[in-house]
Amino acid sequence: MGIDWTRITEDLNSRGFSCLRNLLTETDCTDLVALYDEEDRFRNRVVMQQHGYGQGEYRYFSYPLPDQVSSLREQFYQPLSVIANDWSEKLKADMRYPDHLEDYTDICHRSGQRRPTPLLLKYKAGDYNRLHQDLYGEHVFPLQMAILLNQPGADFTGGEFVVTEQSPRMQSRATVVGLNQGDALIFAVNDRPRMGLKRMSRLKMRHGVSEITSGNRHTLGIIFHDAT
Ligand SMILES: O=C(O)CCC(=O)C(=O)O
Ligand SMILES: [Fe+2]
Repeated sequence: MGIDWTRITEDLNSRGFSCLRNLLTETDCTDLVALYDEEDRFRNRVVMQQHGYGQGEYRYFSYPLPDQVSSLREQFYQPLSVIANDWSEKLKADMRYPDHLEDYTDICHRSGQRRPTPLLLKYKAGDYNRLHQDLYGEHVFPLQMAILLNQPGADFTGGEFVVTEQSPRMQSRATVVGLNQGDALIFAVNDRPRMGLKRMSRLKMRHGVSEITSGNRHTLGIIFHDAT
């Protein structure tokens, strides 16, 4: 499938997120949802209300990741590393992201971030995900991806993906992103640069999910840095 990286790059630079329609088929989504109950594929289960993260649960995959998940992580890392390096320069950060995921994973592992971060999330009616950032240590790859695995309206209602950005000295701006089953959203993990009239500023991004009002909602989250 052809992916329009010019458009994605423009979206990410102007808004900090970009939607990729129909990245996965309905069958891909159903297969991924089914993995949730295969306990030995995961290293950890998190019950969100126990940590003040919201309500719902998620599981981090163990290495080796399932094929679908590791191919997505590899496929998207390389083009996103180009944007990551551009942002790093604009934000005057020292980090230079290597071209291949393998090399970036090495960097994470050498500094003690060895645990895989791709995850499946599962929400039922009443569940929600508070605005947050997926930071798991010193090394942060500045972009991540979430893929919606159920169909709004048919499988669940409510449960909208929310992105916020905070400019220096300003209140936050929120955007609700309408996703369908199989759509992927690529978004900034934390800081992103914005070119102003005179100089570059730094916007802080957060993301979350509004309350699911009925049904079940699952997401696949792909984060490129590993965790301590
Ligand atoms: O369930 C969602 O849409 C959000 C998932 C999330 O927070 C993530 O993938 O990091
Ligand atoms: Fe998240």
